Amino acid sequence: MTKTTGAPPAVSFTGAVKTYGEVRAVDGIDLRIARGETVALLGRNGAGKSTTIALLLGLVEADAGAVELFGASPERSVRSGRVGAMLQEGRAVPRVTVRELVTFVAGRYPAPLPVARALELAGIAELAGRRVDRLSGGQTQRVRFAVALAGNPSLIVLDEPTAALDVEARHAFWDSMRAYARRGHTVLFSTHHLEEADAHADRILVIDRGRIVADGSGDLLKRSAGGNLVSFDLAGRGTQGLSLLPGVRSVEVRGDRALLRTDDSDATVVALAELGAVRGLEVAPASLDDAFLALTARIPEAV
Ligand SMILES: Nc1ncnc2c1ncn2[C@@H]1O[C@H](COP(=O)(O)OP(=O)(O)OP(=O)(O)O)[C@@H](O)[C@H]1O
Repeated sequence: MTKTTGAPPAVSFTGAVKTYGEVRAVDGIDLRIARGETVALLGRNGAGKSTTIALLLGLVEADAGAVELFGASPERSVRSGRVGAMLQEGRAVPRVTVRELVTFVAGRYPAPLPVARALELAGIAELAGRRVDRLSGGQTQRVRFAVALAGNPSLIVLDEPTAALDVEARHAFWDSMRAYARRGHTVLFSTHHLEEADAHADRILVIDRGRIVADGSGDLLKRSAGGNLVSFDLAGRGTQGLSLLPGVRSVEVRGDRALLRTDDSDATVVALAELGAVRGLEVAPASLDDAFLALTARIPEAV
């Protein structure tokens, strides 16, 4: 939920750019994330999600523009304990128990969570006495979540947090994440999974080629990018003229059915009825998948 306060936002990007040689990994991002929001960063492989997160945490420096967390530089906010992160690449795993590791990390923050609470939130209370270097990939990922929570940070940043988790662990993870967000904390997570972004974020940022190409709720993205899908049996008739019907943006044929993507399904259906093309007619809302594909479609460069 968005909170309106006079305080600076949790996250602020102003014209941020990060290039690696020829690649503009982040290509001019402007972004404000209010305190208390849960935001998903959604994009294909190589879209720029991890680089955005690296800029946000001060792990890499912007070539142009500015990034601030809580009105201060990322380094300062991270150092003051306001930020916790769970990144993709694991560091060398220490030969200590889960409890020892989380206790060590918590001890470096000014106002940490009780260690038992951090373990419980990450769903690993029963692993507390186990050695960190002898855990499965999914268990290790949950330990990293506990490490990110340990300092009770105001902002938690999670880069593809559910990548190695099975279905049950995934559900448990999202329950924990939501419990953390309900306490008024700000959460930013990256994902390839549209359904996770839709289910667990207040707001979805779609990133493509280093730019934010959409910003809103899952419903808003579905409406703005996808519209509705109207389909019917062609029953031997051709598709000529269908793309000219009111509202229609595109026409696709699958088997013997025509699929019309439309911004105005009522007008499209009326026009189809006038043509007598109503056999097996169905109207369905575009899915977030459709919206995502439409937003990140590779459009050939104009020459
Ligand atoms: N250290 C680096 N050196 C050179 N190029 C890089 C580096 N890090 C990222 N890139 C490039 O920048 C672009 C964005 O990469 P980034 O890792 O931010 O994408 P991503 O959305 O996180 O991808 P994925 O979903 O695959 O993790 C890619 O083209 C990538 O190859």
